[in-house]
Amino acid sequence: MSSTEEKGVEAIIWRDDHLLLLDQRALPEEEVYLSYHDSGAVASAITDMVVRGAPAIGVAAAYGVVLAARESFKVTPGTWKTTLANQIQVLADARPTAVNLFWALDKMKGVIDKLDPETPPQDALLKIAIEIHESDVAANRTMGEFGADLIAETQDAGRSVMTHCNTGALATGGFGTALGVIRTAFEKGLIDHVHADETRPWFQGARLTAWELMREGIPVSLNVEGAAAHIMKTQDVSWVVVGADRITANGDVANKIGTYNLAVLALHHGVRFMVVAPTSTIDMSLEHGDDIPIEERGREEIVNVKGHQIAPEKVEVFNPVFDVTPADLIDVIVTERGVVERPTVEKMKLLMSNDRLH
Ligand SMILES: CSC[C@@H](O)[C@@H](O)C(=O)COP(=O)(O)O
Repeated sequence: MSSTEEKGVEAIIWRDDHLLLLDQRALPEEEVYLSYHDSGAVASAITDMVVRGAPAIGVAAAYGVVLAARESFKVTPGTWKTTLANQIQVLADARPTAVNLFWALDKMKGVIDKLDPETPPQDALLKIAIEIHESDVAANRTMGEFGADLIAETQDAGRSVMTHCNTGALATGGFGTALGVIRTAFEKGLIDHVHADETRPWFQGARLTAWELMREGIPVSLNVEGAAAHIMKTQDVSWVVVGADRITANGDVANKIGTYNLAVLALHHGVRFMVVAPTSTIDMSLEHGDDIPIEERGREEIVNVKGHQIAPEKVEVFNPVFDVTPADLIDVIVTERGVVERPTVEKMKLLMSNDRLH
């Protein structure tokens, strides 16, 4: 198998001296890679959703720091660390909710602090960015196995799973978080169908998840979000499997708007609820989910569909793009370090203090 087949489609590629991002706004109609030579443009690509998904924006930002460092050293050789700090702040301001962005930037900053100011920083920083990228793929593979083991334990519950938004190769360094579990479970013959929420307003489920699963040959049916309760009641759904953008110390989970709805519905219907996220998504500095900054995006995302206005022009719009699922609605959080059943502060602390919990 080639590495692309193993990881799935490649959303983020470092080639020679620049970054390539698959323009996720154009999928599935067009597969276009855009080239990035400066970090300001990478920050805009994150804000504008060229690249999206919590781990993917962390990886893209790490490469953005490499571009920024090269430029800072060239333009302001005596004070490049100060110039670079400002550019890193622009990357940090790109989106507020996914903590992987700040996690990756902090890792890069830790290395920058130790670099000799007289030596060009690019090579050392590229090495770390590649490590961040590759370790995300490795984490996803491990989580795939852990999550599939859990699905294997509940075989009697049903042969299909439901997912939300896009958590696949596109949303990560490669392979996927929740979609990585789904891929692994399908490979092992544990599930035979995926219900994918369309995920308004960006349609990550319709445009990206359906596309990724169909490329993999995994049977998928697309549904509107409003169909979730009906599907849980009438189809043999064993698990809802979703990703996360930030998990707080008590196990509350911020993820794409609509995830909380699914957790409430899952409890009512006796469907299990699994969150799959690398430990780079866990923010132990926040006690609970109320502390997570929830991104709100523009009204045009709801009022227009593909440039076509579907609501009264002056209608008031509220467009939060993430919600917080309380820990007590979550059966299990799957990470590369192990699984946490029925998350609590104590269990999350134990997870983060151990290399491996399983
Ligand atoms: C591995 S991805 C987990 C989350 O990042 C994903 O579910 C999600 O909410 C993505 O939101 P997006 O707004 O598309 O960046």
